[in-house]
Amino acid sequence: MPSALELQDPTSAAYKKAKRKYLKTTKNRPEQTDGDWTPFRSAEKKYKARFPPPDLSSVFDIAASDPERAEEISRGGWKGRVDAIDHRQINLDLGEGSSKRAYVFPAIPGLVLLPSFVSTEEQRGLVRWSLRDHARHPNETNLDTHYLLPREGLWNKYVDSEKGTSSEEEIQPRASLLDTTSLPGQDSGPRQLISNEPASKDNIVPLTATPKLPAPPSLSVKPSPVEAIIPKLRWANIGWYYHWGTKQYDFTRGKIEVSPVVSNICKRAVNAVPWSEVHGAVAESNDWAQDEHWSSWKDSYEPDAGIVNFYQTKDTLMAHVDRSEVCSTTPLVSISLGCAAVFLIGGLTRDVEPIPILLRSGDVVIMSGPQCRRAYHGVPRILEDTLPPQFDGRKENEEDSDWGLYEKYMRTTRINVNVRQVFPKGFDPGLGTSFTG
Ligand SMILES: O=C(O)CCC(=O)C(=O)O
Ligand SMILES: [Fe+2]
Repeated sequence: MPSALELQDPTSAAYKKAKRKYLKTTKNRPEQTDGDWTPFRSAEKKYKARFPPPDLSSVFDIAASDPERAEEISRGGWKGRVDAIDHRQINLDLGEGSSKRAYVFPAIPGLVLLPSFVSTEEQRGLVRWSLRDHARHPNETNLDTHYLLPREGLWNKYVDSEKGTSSEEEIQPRASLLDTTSLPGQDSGPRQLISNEPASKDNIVPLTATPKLPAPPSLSVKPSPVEAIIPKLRWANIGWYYHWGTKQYDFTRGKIEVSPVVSNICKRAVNAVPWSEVHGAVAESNDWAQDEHWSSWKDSYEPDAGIVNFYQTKDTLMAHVDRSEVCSTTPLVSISLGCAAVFLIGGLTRDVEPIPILLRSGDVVIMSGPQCRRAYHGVPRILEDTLPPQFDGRKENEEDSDWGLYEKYMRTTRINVNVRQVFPKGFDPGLGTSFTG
């Protein structure tokens, strides 16, 4: 595989080879015009492009001005610009006299970028937590639909099989439990229409009553060795269970407590932001819910749901709005780990031109307030060869010796821990659910 650096150098042999391949594969494609694309779609296409590699000079990259991140940036050669997007610096208050910088963007009031907010130790801890402790029962992952995952968790099984301490059994398809002779064809049933109506206090009871059937397991999945399944891990649920078929939370399944490993970092971030400087300077809109006002977040912010996203370098996340939470202005806290990515965020429709931000390991993004929390956003590109130095090798005194497996996995991975608040603190949705956390 040619490196990202080689592919960015038009004089390299790898670049010329990629160009020949690109010309050959695109030769008979009809000429495309971008006239019909929304501004959001055009931006996605620009950053997704494999050849020629996208120019990142319009991407906001605050690390580009930080000498401490010079080595990190040199890896992969991907670099944006500090002056690419209009921004304003604010100071975070971390208590005990310590402070850090954060950035806000006049184009998207309520968006806050906290670069390198998570320490390098915490980043390694969160990677371990995501894979070893979190992406397993009782938390749901994308793989549960199609595979019968080991009770000890897929990652732990992988580590044991690499260490030679477990037998190399294959992971069985979930469909092997079914009597397939009586199953209708998978595509033949009526499709459930998804209204994807934004959640609110007024419709939460009818939304909860919508039937939420489990997705059918694929019939074409074959038994596979554990190491072949690991790269297919795409998400693991946090807190309230999310039902992808209806794009609604399934409150009938109860709630798993958000791990303090994650919620403490999120609370630290929310408490450090001087919110009056973020939202106080913008004309007050009527879209703020009374009990979700920024002036009360120090007391009222309490995450109860979310997702851990696992991206391989070819994965993307299409433009979307997260609107299944009743809280529509409370902070959503998003932590980036591992490889860097281009993050796009625009407005309430795809017609608003998004701003591109380069997110690197340890960066935190907060989406808050009526103009940002329900803005379209997505991740069109994970940047190859960008694993930063803090993930290299095993650290002295590290709790166990298996870091090498995490490092190997992270070379081609970005993890995003995306944490939300569904209900205002103290709000009783009247669901009569049992709490399992
Ligand atoms: O990966 C990211 O930075 C964003 C993820 C996201 O938007 C989501 O999980 O809803
Ligand atoms: Fe999102």
